[in-house]
Amino acid sequence: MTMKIAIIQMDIAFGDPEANRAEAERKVQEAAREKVDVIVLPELWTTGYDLSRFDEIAEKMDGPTHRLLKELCKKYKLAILGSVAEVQGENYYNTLVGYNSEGTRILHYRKAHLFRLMNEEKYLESGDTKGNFSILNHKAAGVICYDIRFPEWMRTHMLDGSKALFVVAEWPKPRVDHWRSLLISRAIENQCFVIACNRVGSDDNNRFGGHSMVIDPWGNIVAEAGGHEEILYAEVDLSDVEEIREQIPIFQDRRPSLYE
Ligand SMILES: O=C(O)CCC(=O)C(=O)O
Repeated sequence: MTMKIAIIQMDIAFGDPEANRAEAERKVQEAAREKVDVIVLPELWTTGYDLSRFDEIAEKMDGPTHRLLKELCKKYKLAILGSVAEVQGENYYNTLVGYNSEGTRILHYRKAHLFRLMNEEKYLESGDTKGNFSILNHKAAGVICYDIRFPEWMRTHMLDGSKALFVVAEWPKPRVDHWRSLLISRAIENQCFVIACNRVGSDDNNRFGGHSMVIDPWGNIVAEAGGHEEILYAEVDLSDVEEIREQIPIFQDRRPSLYE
């Protein structure tokens, strides 16, 4: 029941999807040599925060990035998750997608909480559906960056028995302490694995903090990256979740009627 994960903590060329796709393809090839089951790429890994050019660089759900992801998943027999710039009609979204080892899309989640500090709300529409999905026959959920500051949103994802929370981010370096504490808290309070990929490098306005992490349902750090480019590997046993949920049965003990 173990799942072998590779988190690709990469720098992102601003507004240059072709360069980012080429770099990600090289890194996926490298990670695939380690026989991983799942690869996680950062938030907006094809474009960075070049929001004012989304009319040129955002893609439909059958665009070149999606075709590449499907091809890589099938070629290396693994799943890949990561968020990309999506256009649908006249609207733009920050969308977390996942494909399985057959190249089938398993996840389509539009960032629900747009981050004003980076002007997301000026350019993007927010999503309003959850990021629950199934990976290797396990229930899981995927969310994007700022979403982790909303524990009530994370909790709604965990009520179906999900065992892992995937997070993709472009989290700035000055608040990397928040990133670490929030991720650990989300793991403890939901008794789930947290698998979180942040980018590194910088754009004109921000430096990004790295520290991608894998955290177990007890809140222990299984693996943590530093502040530079790297591929972080970890192997987790999702059945650990059941043991901890039996030991301290928070999902049975919740009293939702008090929380409204
Ligand atoms: O909440 C934060 O401090 C960072 C959030 C963020 O950078 C984002 O959502 O893109």
